[in-house]
Amino acid sequence: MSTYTLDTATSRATPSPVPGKRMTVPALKGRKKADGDRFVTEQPLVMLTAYTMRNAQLLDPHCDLLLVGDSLGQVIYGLPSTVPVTMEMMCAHGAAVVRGSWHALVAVDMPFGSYEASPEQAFASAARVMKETGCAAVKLEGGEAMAPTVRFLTERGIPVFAHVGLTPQAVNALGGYGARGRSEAEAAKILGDARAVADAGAFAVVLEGVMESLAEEITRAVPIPTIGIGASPQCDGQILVTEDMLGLFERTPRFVKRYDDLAGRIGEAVATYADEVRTRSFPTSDQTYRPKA
Ligand SMILES: Nc1nc(=O)c2c([nH]1)NC[C@@H]1CN(c3ccc(C(=O)N[C@@H](CCC(=O)O)C(=O)O)cc3)CN21
Ligand SMILES: CC(C)C(=O)C(=O)O
Ligand SMILES: [Mg+2]
Repeated sequence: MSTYTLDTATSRATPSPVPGKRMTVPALKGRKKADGDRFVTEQPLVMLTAYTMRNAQLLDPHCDLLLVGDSLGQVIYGLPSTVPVTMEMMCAHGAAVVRGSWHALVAVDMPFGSYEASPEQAFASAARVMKETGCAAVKLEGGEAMAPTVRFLTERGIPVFAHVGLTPQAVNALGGYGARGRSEAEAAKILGDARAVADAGAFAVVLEGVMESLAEEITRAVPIPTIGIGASPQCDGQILVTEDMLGLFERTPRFVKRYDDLAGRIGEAVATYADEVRTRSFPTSDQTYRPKA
């Protein structure tokens, strides 16, 4: 049956074009196995960001996970950092992405200020995100300091994706977006952060902007998948901001590989349209309503 109603946040705009079930949190956990003194994943996990229904539709068949990242602050709203991003933004874009996906596990970033004050504040915010979007999990930044919150949420039915290393919501405290874990003391701190959130029940962890040796150490140490961004091939999976890898966002960090130049291609298409309008070569009779002959 391809009939549907649009009466809830989670109903789909279109039926699934791809067979197979949606990735679940338990299935994801099962991807990593104990092997002697380390943990291993057979095949790397594929993750990208999505902020809109249409992008979710295009990415979903190829991805294990989709993240509605608070990077939408910079990428969609032109804000200077992720700090000003609101719950309203995350809920609206989260619901759109869930409507455009069938296969991937959708996680939504908790925005700065919505979870740090207490486990109770985090639960209220995370429950709202899950109710309003239909997502499978929430993601929050922080290590040891957030571990009690991670436990509080997971014990109450909210799967938590953790995020350690370079945590962009702390840009004002970190003083920039430089790679983390360069000193031994900082590397030890980040390893402790990853262990703490894994012990507290997080089902996966983003490692952002860390040295390869540290990413390898964490990936071997924790029983949950590590998803890297600027964190080397040693991770159990990779994530990039979709607009970065498609060449749609002007300023990109060193860890981005550009797989296309969509900004260039959009510029060419729009320049052609502008030229055709100005020379009256668009629209032609094909695009014009006229009485039938
Ligand atoms: N479009 C986009 N892509 C991202 O990867 C991203 C966002 N936005 N917004 C949220 C955070 C912020 N991130 C960032 C932002 C900037 C750098 C950056 O400029 N890195 C420089 C080094 C900076 C330094 O050493 O101080 C680089 O060249 O890698 C890195 C990560 C990652 N996230
Ligand atoms: C870069 C990823 C991990 C993220 O948190 C985001 O897109 O907001
Ligand atoms: Mg984020």
